[in-house]
Amino acid sequence: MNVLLGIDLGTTSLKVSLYSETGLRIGSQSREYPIQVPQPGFAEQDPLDWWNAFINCCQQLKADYPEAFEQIAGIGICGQMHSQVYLDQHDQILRPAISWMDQRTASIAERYNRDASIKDLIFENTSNTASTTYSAMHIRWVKENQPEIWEKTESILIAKDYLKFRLTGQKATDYSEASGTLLFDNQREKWSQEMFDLFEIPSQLIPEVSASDVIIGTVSAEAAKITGLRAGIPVANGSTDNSASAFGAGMISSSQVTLIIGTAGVITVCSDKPLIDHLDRTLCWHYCLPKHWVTLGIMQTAGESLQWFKNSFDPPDETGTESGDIFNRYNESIRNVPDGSDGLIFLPYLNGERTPYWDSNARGVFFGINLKTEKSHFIKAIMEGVSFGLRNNIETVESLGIQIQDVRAVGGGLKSQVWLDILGKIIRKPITTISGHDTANLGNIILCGKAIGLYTSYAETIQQLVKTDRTVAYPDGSEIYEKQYPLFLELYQDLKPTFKKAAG
Ligand SMILES: Nc1ncnc2c1ncn2[C@@H]1O[C@H](COP(=O)(O)OP(=O)(O)O)[C@@H](O)[C@H]1O
Ligand SMILES: O=C(CO)[C@@H](O)[C@H](O)COP(=O)(O)O
Repeated sequence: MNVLLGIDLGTTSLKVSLYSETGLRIGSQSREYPIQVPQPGFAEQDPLDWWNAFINCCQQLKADYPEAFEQIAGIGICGQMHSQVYLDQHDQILRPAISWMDQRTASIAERYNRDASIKDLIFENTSNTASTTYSAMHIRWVKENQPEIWEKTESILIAKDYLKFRLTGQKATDYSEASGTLLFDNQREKWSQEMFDLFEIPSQLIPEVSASDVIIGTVSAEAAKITGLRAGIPVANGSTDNSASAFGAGMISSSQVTLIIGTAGVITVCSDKPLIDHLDRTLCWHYCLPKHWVTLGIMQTAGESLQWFKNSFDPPDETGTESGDIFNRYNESIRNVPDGSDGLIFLPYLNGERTPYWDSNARGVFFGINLKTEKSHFIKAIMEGVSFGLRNNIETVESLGIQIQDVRAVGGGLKSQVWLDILGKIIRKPITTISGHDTANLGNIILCGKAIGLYTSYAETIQQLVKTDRTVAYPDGSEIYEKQYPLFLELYQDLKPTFKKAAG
């Protein structure tokens, strides 16, 4: 039996899973790592935390499943987008990776957007507009603010590409990942020299780009010694985490839709041509399949809002209570809180918001705290606020003429049946979850299996390997949410100038 290894380098944790070629998950390990916030609005991670998390996961999987571990025939990988690693001439890390969450580049992005002709040039080349999300903005920040680092920078790798490099010694990226840099011509599937010139970033700092389902190298002897993997195992190029998650949920053709509640919140629609939003509200990126694109709405802090609440009010203690146990306790605690949380409304903008607002100044708000409000109300209001934000994004995507009939939903937040019900009532579209939850790694191993010749047809493989789980359908929604949703939208519009003023 062939065994495949999937690696999902998420924002909050790394998940590594062993799968049989028939899609059966043999075993899985995950390790959390921190996001450092050296200043409000900044967000960084230590790339060595990712690598060490990977080593730990591998060692544990090898100890738990020695036979399967020996039979690994290929490695598939995906990861958080945009976050970039700076390497010197000896491939040593020069500074912490700047995370996709980081908001320090608002004024840089604004500078490029101010001049309409430059804004148009960026849009023509990349199908997108400069914002704090994109690696090119972060790279500019390093160039402008840390000349001592910039001078020594010989290469820049996105998060999962750094892990691939540690595994194989090869520097490579894929089309979906390249979309998140603002240096990539999405429509023509190649780097854009015009963008490198505009941002004054030497193109040789960035690796070659190719499809997700090609082999870019094999596990080196050095990596084998550290991880316990066999030297010579082929490693696939891989894709972004939202691509792999959607792919592992079965999204392979035009107009299929996936919703993700991970750290970020995502609504992604597949198409066989780029669907561009000239009003700049949604994103258009390459998908993990050749000649396929995605139109996305992305919330900055979806699952992260609940994670923030947990970290702030139920921090890890000496008893070793796992995050999962605390989330399960939360799910239990809100069962008796009425829909609408007795008037409490949460704006989930803890770190600004991306689509459809592109507002780095926006911040989290609890509106309507009253004498009835208890801790459980805050928890439910967070789930409701995130769901309202996703509805806002769905409606924005639909305003481009895309009809969304139903969605497949994945990501850590959908482990919660109560959150799934809330989401169903708020978006009023049928939602189906996928069995096993770990769709990013399922997507990874399918792409990798294709790259090593194990699978020939994606359609057949998806049909055999992807199994749906629960479905909720609340076509009429609920009266209270229909009343609260316009208030949710109005609160942001009312507070927008105040957010700006507060940011100075
Ligand atoms: N049992 C649970 N109940 C409710 N929410 C959960 C549960 N487990 C995880 N989550 C949510 O999922 C988020 C993590 O999702 P995940 O897809 O693992 O994120 P990432 O890939 O970005 O690291 C957490 O921040 C939390 O909001
Ligand atoms: O924000 C985006 C893309 O812009 C996400 O795709 C990130 O890559 C983070 O993913 P998760 O950690 O939330 O899974």
